[in-house]
Amino acid sequence: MNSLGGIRSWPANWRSTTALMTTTENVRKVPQVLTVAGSDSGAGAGIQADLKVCAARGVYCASVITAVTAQNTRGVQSVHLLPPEFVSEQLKSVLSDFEFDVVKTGMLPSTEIVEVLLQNLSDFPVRALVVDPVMVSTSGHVLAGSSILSIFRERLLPIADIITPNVKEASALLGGFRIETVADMRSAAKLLHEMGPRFVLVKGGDLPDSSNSVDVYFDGKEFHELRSPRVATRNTHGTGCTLASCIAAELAKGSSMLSAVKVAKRFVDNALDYSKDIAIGSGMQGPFDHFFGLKKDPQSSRCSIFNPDDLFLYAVSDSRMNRKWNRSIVDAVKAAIEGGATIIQLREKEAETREFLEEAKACVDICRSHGVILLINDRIDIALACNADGVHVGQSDLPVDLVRSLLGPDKIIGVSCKTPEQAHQAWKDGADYIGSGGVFPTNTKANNRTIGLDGLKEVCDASKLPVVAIGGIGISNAESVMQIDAPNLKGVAVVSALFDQDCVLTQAKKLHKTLKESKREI
Ligand SMILES: Nc1ncnc2c1ncn2[C@@H]1O[C@H](COP(=O)(O)OP(=O)(O)OP(=O)(O)O)[C@@H](O)[C@H]1O
Ligand SMILES: Cc1ncc(CO)c(N)n1
Ligand SMILES: [Mg+2]
Repeated sequence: MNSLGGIRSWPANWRSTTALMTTTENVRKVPQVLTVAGSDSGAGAGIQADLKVCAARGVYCASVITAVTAQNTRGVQSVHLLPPEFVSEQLKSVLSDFEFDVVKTGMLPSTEIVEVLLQNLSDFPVRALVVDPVMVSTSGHVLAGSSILSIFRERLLPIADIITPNVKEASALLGGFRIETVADMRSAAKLLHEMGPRFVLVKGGDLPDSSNSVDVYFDGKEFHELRSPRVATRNTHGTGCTLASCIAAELAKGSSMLSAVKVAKRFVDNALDYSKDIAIGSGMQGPFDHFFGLKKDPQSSRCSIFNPDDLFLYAVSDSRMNRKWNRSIVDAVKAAIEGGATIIQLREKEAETREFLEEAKACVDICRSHGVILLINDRIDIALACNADGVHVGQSDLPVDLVRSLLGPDKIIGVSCKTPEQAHQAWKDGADYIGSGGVFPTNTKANNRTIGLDGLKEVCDASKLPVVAIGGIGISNAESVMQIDAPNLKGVAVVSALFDQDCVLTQAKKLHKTLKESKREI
């Protein structure tokens, strides 16, 4: 297992497709997931959701069906369990043939079905197991009764890499533990972790009275609260299956667990937002659109895997400063992340392309394992070659609409804007956020016009996109920036305040604390 929290390494008896590639020419490895779940005739949840998510995330998905439900947007009318022997036939069939990176389980409606699953997983080991302990549909119908609780607790959970119960399921697994607050979710996650899974995600979609939709992630040491504003919509049927399948898909592509979970949360959030007004079926719980990312609408970039809150502490690397302090770019990035940086931009004006690419690849690995976004300044070629999360471009770099067509809908694009007109254009062209400044004078960028706090406020007011402030910002003035009264100002970007310093880690921690405190005061 990767010490930074990556998924576990391949077992010795794992037949690697990479090995196959060396013997067969023109073979391309495709990440593969197997879902073991129930069919939803309404196709919003279950197997059907899993297949759609994996397709949307570029991963192949095979399906073993455990039960067939008669289900629509009004609820579940009937459930038909498949015989365990036949579930086993399906499992053997695909596990003996395909080379799955990840197995994801959904509805496992009987002890016997869990037994055959466990037997097949021991016969055919896989790299990671995602367990969504489905028990009750959002409409309240029981999909797996309490008889499965003991085999879940004693045998399935201990071999899971991650479990993703909703609050009701977490409570049932813990023998009726009351979960009414985020603090209760944290306690539940900790207790569930003691049952053996490597990671726990307690989903808060059904937590009463919350304006945010909060999920609690626990890795055995640290908690992360993943928050997003609750989308006001009836179309939430299948959010749980979607989240777990997206985690499985991202793991299959090689993400670390935290990274996979963050991407999955954004994916659900974006899908709900994109589909909030669609009308399918006449009941209370409609399905949503998993393929929002493919829509040609120029605003579809809005739906990329990007959380504006990640702009909070935005660290921009600078090779000159790293040289001065005798640090590698990788060490600088590591320290910034450990100190609380939420997004990294590599800005290398002088490096040779090949050298920059190698450094960028190493930084991508570090960022992925910490669930932190990595952007490349200006160099679309490097961003593509190292599979960064996106790019940041200036007004004299390639135009944003062209960058979008080169990078596709999933990548994040940021653009520097000094004026309301530029901010409007960035939005029209499909950017995800804007960087605005220089707010204060800075030595990092020569001949850069300073716009001041007033200029920043003007740009924020005009911008439909989230904004990160940049230029001469540090611990002493970050608070004044965060308090300009602009709800779309999500954070500050810094260069010297972190990297032209003796200890990057200490400065990052201090700045993070300052930002947190100034946010609280707003
Ligand atoms: N209205 C909403 N707005 C934003 N996010 C939501 C909303 N409802 C659910 N989510 C998110 O969807 C994911 C699934 O959570 P949820 O608690 O709904 O799971 P679930 O009950 O297992 O889902 P289902 O049974 O409908 O498949 C979580 O990340 C949760 O935060
Ligand atoms: C088949 C199936 N699996 C899972 C869920 C949970 O949403 C559902 N409603 N139906
Ligand atoms: Mg729900």
